[in-house]
Order: sequence, then C-alpha cells, then structure tokens
Amino acid sequence: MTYDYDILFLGGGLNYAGAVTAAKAGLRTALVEKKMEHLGGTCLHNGCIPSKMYLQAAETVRASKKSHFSGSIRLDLAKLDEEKESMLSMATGAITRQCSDVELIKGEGVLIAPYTVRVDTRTVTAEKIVIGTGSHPFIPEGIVYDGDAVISSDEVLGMQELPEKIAVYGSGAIGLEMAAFFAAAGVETELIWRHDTLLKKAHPMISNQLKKQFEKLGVTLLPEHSIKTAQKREQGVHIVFEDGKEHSVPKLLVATGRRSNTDVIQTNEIEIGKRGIETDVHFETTLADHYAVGDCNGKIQLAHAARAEVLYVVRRILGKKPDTVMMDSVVKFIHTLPCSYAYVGKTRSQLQDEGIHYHESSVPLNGLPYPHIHDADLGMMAVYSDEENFIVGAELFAPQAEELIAIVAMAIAGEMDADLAKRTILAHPTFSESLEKCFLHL
Ligand SMILES: Cc1cc2nc3c(=O)[nH]c(=O)nc-3n(C[C@H](O)[C@H](O)[C@H](O)COP(=O)(O)OP(=O)(O)OC[C@H]3O[C@@H](n4cnc5c(N)ncnc54)[C@H](O)[C@@H]3O)c2cc1C
Ligand SMILES: NC(=O)c1ccc[n+]([C@@H]2O[C@H](COP(=O)([O-])OP(=O)(O)OC[C@H]3O[C@@H](n4cnc5c(N)ncnc54)[C@H](O)[C@@H]3O)[C@@H](O)[C@H]2O)c1
Repeated sequence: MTYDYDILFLGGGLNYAGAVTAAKAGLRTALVEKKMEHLGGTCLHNGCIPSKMYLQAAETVRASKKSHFSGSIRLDLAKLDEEKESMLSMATGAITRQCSDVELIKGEGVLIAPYTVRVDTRTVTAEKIVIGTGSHPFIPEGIVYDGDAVISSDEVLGMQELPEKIAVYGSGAIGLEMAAFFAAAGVETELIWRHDTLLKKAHPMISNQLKKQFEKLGVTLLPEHSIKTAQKREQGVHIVFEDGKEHSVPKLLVATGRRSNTDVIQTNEIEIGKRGIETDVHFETTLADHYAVGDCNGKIQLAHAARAEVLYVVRRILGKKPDTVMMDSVVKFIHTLPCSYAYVGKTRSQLQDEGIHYHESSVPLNGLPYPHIHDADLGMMAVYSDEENFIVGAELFAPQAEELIAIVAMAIAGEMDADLAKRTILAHPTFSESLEKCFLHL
C-alpha cells in the first residue's frame, strides 16, 4: 500500500513538537488540527501559559498588600487578556513557522479505518498515525454548565472583568490554582470540595500548610460538600448540596477533572479504556503503527509529559532507541500563591502504600529570613531516600516549587545517592539552600 504521508499527527497541541521533529528528519509529515489558530493546543491557549500569566499578575496584587507599600492596585483583566492574546498570537506564529516542512491540514479529523483519517470531505492515509487530541472539562451530572454563570477554566482565561465573588468546585490542580488566582486578585472566593482535606495524598504537613495558606488568602473553605445540582437562576447560581443544604453564588467555576477526547477513534481496532485511549509503554495503541500521546491517553495530563511522549514516539519511529519515558520522573505541580506544591519521584504516601522502606529529611521554612521575605513561612520541603541511600522522591511547598524541584528531578534521573547530593553547595540566600539542608540530613 502507498500512503499519502509517512506520518500523520492528529491534533495540534503538543503533537506539533513531534511533527516538527519528524519533518526535520525527512519524513513526509502532516498535522491535522481542527482550529488552526489553536496550534499549540490547550497548554498554550487556555492552559499552562495563560493560567500562569494570570497567577503572576494576581501575585503582584497579593504582594502589594504588604504594610510597607501604600495605596492599592487593581487587576485590569481586560488589559491582561489583551496582553495575553498578543503573546499567544506571537507564540502561535512561531509554532506555525517551525511547522514550515509539515503539511498543516485544517479540519476535524476522524480515524475511520486503520491508516486512514477523514478530514471533512478529504481522506488521507499515513504509514504511522499519532493521536494527540487532548481533553475537555468534565462537568458532573446535575451541574448545568452554561459558560456564563457556571463556567470552566476556559472561560476564566477569557474573562474581561473580575467577578465580585466566585465559588470554585474541585480541589485538584485547576481548582487550587484558580482559587489562589481569584483570592490573590481580591475576589471573594469559596473553595468547595467533596473530601475532608486538601491534597489528600501529599505530605500531611504540606496539606495542612496549604489549607492555612488558603485561609490566609481569605478563601472560604467548604470541605465535605458534594454538589448535587447547580444551575443559573436570576440571582446567580443556585446550588443544592447532597445533604440538601442550599447555597447561592454569582459564579461557579467547575474544576472536577478533564476527560480524554476519544471521539476521534471510529475504528474498533483501537481500545478505549476508562481513562482514555489504551497504549503500551511505547504509547502504541492496540492497533500497530497507531499511537496516542498526551491527555488523550489519560496517563498524565501535563504538557511536558505530552511533549516527552510524542518526542519518544517519533524518535522510536526514526529508529533512535530512546530511553522509555519514566512516568515517575515527570515533575508534577500545582501553582498556588505564594507557595506552590511540586513533587517528583515517589511521594511519602506512595512510599508508604508501596511498602518501601524510606528515609525522610524535611525542613520547614518558617523562621528563616529568606522565606520570610517571600511570605513563605508556611513552606516546607521533604526529600526521600531508599534503603540503599538513593534519592527516590521529594515534595516541596515553596514559591516557584516547580522550578526548585528540578534539582531533585535531575538527581533522580541521574540515580544520585544522598552522599553525592551532599557535596552540592547551593547559593545563599535562596530557597535551594533549604533543599541542600534536606540532602545533608538524609
Ligand atoms: C487551566 C489549565 C492549566 C494548565 N496548566 C498546566 C501547567 O501549568 N503545566 C502543565 O504541564 N500542564 C498544564 N495543563 C495541562 C496541559 O494543558 C495539557 O496536559 C496539555 O495541553 C495536553 O496536551 P495535548 O497535546 O495532549 O492536548 P491539547 O493541548 O489539548 O491539544 C489537542 C489539540 O487537538 C485538537 N483536536 C482535538 N480533536 C481533534 C480532531 N478530531 N481533529 C483535529 N484536531 C483535534 C484540539 O483543537 C487541540 O488543539 C493545564 C490545563 C489547563 C486546562
Ligand atoms: N500546574 C499544573 O501542572 C496544572 C494546572 C492545571 C491543570 N493541570 C492538569 O489539568 C488536569 C485537570 O485539572 P483538574 O483540576 O480539573 O483535575 P484534577 O484531576 O487535578 O482534580 C479534579 C478534582 O475534582 C474532584 N472530582 C472529580 N470528580 C468529581 C465529581 N464527580 N464531583 C466532585 N468532585 C469531583 C477530584 O476529587 C479532584 O479534587 C489535571 O489532571 C492536571 O494534570 C495541571
């Protein structure tokens, strides 16, 4: 059989990185994207980049409230949105230029048969197909999403003005980040979630400190509240909880997870599981030569994981024998203000669940001058080593913890033991010196 292309990428999120690599290596490459202006995907247009831009702006508002500043500043969301749009259009342009050797096909693609994709009225074939169609917000039954009063993160990142009050439902990555954003920006914020603690699987001290941080930000915490129904009424969103109690808020942001986009598969040979398109460790689906990467395979919903997966697939197709993507080595984080939570390798709860003997070295940040300057007195760091003294994981709660944890991520990837790590002398005054202290006491 002759194919139109050597490789076809279905979905233009992080898949674009794979397409650029494949084309550079000389493969006849096509990329199908339903919204070409959305090239770069959720991460660029309504995920990582805009959310971190908004958090950064809100952090400035939060920090300006310290007593040594006078006057008050207000976040102009319309201006921020304008700035965001111009940055995104620049970034999308840069990605489009990188794709100069890739045939970009605009339209909604459907895998109608092995090796065959239909895009609107056109049918194209390829010897290898990489599906990267992402995910969409999950709205629990009973909640009526309308994109105005009952919203998802997509609407937040296009808001033209801050609401007076908002309730955030869900205490995962989006719920916590968005609650931190609104509260820091001065919006009366409620965080509603169905469990009793925040970050149930995090180090108990971090989970406790995070709760205190939200209280300090002025967020009203409503744990153990499951929403049965929520719907826009004249006076706002009318919420009924499972226990029958009623509540009303002007806006409700639903952040209860994202589901893989799997409708694209219209051929029985590819299995779809509970979390997404089933794949093996090589991200190959149950149909040979067909791969699924990023959010749509339901493994880890993170941009850097999606990128690592697609690059692995392409390098393998090019015969380069890349190292398997180690899911534990992927840094995970939740950006709250002022401290973020980041972890890599095994967490304390994972080590305990798996019955692994471990040593923990933890350092609280309170009482230290540098964290105090950054309002990070609630912060803490914990590093874990195994019985053979190898560093196996870390959980950090500190400003920009997602940056700081790179040190531990590299130590784990490089299979560094605690004795080697102890040789490191990190700068003073920084947050990394507290990490140095963790290494010293391992
Ligand atoms: C608010 C928010 C904040 C986030 N923050 C972070 C963060 O800080 N760090 C981080 O690592 N991750 C973050 N994420 C997650 C991150 O955005 C995703 O994990 C990442 O975008 C997944 O990439 P992907 O390529 O799998 O999917 P996507 O980026 O969603 O790309 C899928 C693409 O496929 C297209 N598509 C879908 N179906 C079809 C079809 N049938 N035909 C053609 N095209 C199609 C879509 O239009 C889209 O462009 C965040 C997500 C959200 C929502
Ligand atoms: N900083 C980051 O890296 C970052 C930021 C934002 C989003 N993301 C990615 O986006 C994905 C989606 O984020 P998210 O916060 O929507 O999902 P999540 O999986 O992180 O959290 C979902 C929350 O909703 C709750 N929940 C699930 N089903 C529910 C239901 N039926 N009723 C009530 N509560 C329910 C869960 O208990 C959990 O607290 C994450 O998996 C994450 O990987 C990452």
